[in-house]
Amino acid sequence: MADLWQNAMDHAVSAARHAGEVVREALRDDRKQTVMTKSSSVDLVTQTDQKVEKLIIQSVKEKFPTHSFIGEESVSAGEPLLLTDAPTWIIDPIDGTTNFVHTFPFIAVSIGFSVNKQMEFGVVYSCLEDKMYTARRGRGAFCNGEPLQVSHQEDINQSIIAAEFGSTRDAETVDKIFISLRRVLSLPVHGIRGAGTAAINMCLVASGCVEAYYEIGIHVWDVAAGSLIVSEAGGVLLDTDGGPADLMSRRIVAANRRIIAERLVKEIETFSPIRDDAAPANQ
Ligand SMILES: O=P([O-])([O-])O[C@@H]1[C@@H](O)[C@H](O)[C@@H](O)[C@H](O)[C@@H]1O
Ligand SMILES: [Mg+2]
Ligand SMILES: [Mg+2]
Repeated sequence: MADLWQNAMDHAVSAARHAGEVVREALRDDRKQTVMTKSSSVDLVTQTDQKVEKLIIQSVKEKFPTHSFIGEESVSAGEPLLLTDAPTWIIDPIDGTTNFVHTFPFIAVSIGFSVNKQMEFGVVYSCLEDKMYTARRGRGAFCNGEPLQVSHQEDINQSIIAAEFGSTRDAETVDKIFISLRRVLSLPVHGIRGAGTAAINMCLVASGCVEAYYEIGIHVWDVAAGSLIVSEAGGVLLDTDGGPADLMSRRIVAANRRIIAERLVKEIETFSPIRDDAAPANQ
């Protein structure tokens, strides 16, 4: 059964590539995108997010009619967010919708695939860079076919950390985000960066460009594919509370080394958004 999921992974790669064409075409189109909002006035969605997700799910259903789905925009439209043991495609059609709306050039299509709640493969296509990141459990991580390896750095003071601000703007959450940023920056680290997409941030960890990425408030579709790409590139994943990573907890630390992840955790003012597996529909 060595190649049990290879067909599915090949399909994910071609679906992500096709989705990327649709995204690039939408960016070339002169007509303005209609921008709608979801959980907050800065949590954006466009018709292109919805169109891309439908295209991916439709194409998968034709080839793998028994498989299950967790798709960001389907959940937003009321579909259940349920991770079972079934083969499940976990889809973020556009990771970096705010970037997409503003033409900030980091936009990803993220497709993870889990069986028995374990990630089997992850595909992240950075559409504007034309970089196809892939990982298959136990078989390494790649970018455009070239093997990926995390950074060897073990000193957080010599590191770049990726972080994001998320899309919650209540004062308490914003304060916690800034407390963490201030602590991390003053360690000191060489720098703090953020691509505006969780998936690409994780691929940057896998590529060795940044030592670690952390965020609180992400959803399972933001990190499912990226988590496997990081671990297959030799990295480690933790929850921001220092426990084992849990794709439903909405908290992630992805790092090159355990020592870096654990040092980072000490500086993060962690908090607990409503878990993905406890959230009502239409979040
Ligand atoms: O909504 P979307 O563009 O798919 O995904 C986004 C993430 O990738 C980003 O890193 C995070 O800060 C945002 O809160 C949002 O979740
Ligand atoms: Mg996303
Ligand atoms: Mg998205």
